[in-house]
Amino acid sequence: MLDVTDLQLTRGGRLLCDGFDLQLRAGEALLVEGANGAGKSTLLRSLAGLQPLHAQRLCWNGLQGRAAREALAQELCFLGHRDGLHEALTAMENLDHALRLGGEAQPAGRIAQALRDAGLQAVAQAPLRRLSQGQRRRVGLARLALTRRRLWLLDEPLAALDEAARQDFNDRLAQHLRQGGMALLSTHDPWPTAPSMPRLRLPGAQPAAA
Ligand SMILES: Nc1ncnc2c1ncn2[C@@H]1O[C@H](COP(=O)(O)OP(=O)(O)OP(=O)(O)O)[C@@H](O)[C@H]1O
Repeated sequence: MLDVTDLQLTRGGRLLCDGFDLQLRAGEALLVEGANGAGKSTLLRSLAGLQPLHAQRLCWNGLQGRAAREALAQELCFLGHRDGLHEALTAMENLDHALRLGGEAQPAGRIAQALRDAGLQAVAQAPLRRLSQGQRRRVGLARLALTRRRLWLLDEPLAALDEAARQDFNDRLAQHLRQGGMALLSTHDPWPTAPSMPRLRLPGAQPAAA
């Protein structure tokens, strides 16, 4: 379980959001909402360890403080606007790199299957810079499914996806949650399962001090 108390969001030295709590249990997803600039990406990036996280307390599966942050870093997968992919590498090489970093020695079979499932066989050998936005996002989502991390932190996961890919992602998310995974997601789009997903609304940036 993820339990963060008195979380404060800052970006570039500016306070965005003050003093809110966040909890996620096994099998739960939370939709992060808010206007442009409210701090949705900042929240996800902070939890992913890409920016400082200011909170009174952070617990992860019974651990606290530094031990919790270190364990969390090993068990999360972050998908940001740039999908965490290398532009010069092919889709296959990107996935291979991600899985080998995670300690998998022979990932080729699983990667080939994931590329087929994502409808990416035709572009699997092209450098990422030659792929469309939607194709890149499909590679990013394939990485997400392949790395089997417990906590998914997803910034606009539906962006640039066509209807079939959205449905596919939604099915994967449902499976992830059934298996005890957790997910924190931001989106501007209507979510296919929106009625059943709890929401966290960020109030927006605080006015700058005079
Ligand atoms: N690299 C940066 N340096 C300083 N400030 C930044 C940086 N990136 C974003 N910000 C500021 O931080 C605030 C929150 O940005 P963030 O990207 O978290 O918002 P968001 O809710 O994800 O927005 P959007 O819906 O537009 O994606 C914004 O006011 C933005 O101007």
